[in-house]
Amino acid sequence: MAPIAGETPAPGPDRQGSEMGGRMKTLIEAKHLSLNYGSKAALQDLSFTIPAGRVVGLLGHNGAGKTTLMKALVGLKRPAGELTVLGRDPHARRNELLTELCYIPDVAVLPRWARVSELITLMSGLQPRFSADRARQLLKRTSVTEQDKVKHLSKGMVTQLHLALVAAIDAKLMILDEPTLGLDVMSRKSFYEMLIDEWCDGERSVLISTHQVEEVESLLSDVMMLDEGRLVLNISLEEMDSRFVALSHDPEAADAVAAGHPLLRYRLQGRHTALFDGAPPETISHLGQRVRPSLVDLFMALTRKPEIQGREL
Ligand SMILES: Nc1ncnc2c1ncn2[C@@H]1O[C@H](COP(=O)(O)OP(=O)(O)OP(=O)(O)O)[C@@H](O)[C@H]1O
Repeated sequence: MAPIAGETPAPGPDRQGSEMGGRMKTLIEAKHLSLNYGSKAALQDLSFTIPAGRVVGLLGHNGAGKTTLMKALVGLKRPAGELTVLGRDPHARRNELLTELCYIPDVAVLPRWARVSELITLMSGLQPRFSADRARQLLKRTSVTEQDKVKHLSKGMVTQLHLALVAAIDAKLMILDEPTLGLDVMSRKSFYEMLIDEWCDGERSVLISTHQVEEVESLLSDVMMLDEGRLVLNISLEEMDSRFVALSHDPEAADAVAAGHPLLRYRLQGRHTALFDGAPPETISHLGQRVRPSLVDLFMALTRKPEIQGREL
């Protein structure tokens, strides 16, 4: 599918990387990134920037390339193209980069034998920007205590502990690969609350990959959508609201609306709805009511297989 938003960031000071005190505030700059696993193209010509102070959702179906992109950003994979993370080539200067970047991979594990207090000591020795006091303060938001052993904690508690340890690092960028996988709704909610309340300060940026599209919509400032290794949308939520329009209409208008080539036709609260990139054509805009498309609607529209797009309801 052809990218519907340019692969270069949309205009606007934030997407271009603002300048403050003479220093560019772009945290990630990627130009034409591509990466293959054998004959499989996992990333295909991605270009984007992530400025300071953003909470960016990385969305995509299974196998879309999210983990591969995150691994490239933290220097674990070396894609073709140009990539700068916090001013460095992440692969060549990985150790240095990791002092300013927090990363929780999708298969993150904490040593099961360890006590929480021992992990705090370990982190203090390993990570120069880690604050043990800050970690203890963050743990107070959770039901985990310093005396607990990791092996006695539930999955949700381990994830909270992991975030408390990582958020106690005074970094500029946090990369989270499906951090709430396997957690119940309450644990997911408290994870994101802690992240936003305790770590995001308007200068730091977070990149989160997730399949919980509905849940993260209210947290995000920006969204990047990957489809089979391609960046099909890179947009702020504000721009999304002004650019995409959905038209809710009576069933009798279905044929006329379909002739206006919507991106997606679906049902919203039982009503026939059609999603357009931009204003619906004038010839049909009177046939229904404009409604705000959700991120999920947009995600469905842009990442569905072409053969089922525009399918009859
Ligand atoms: N080590 C590997 N060797 C070969 N192919 C791989 C490897 N890792 C990933 N792939 C393939 O690359 C593509 C992208 O995988 P990736 O794990 O980045 O996707 P993802 O979006 O993170 O998926 P998920 O949501 O399921 O975690 C997939 O087709 C996957 O099968």
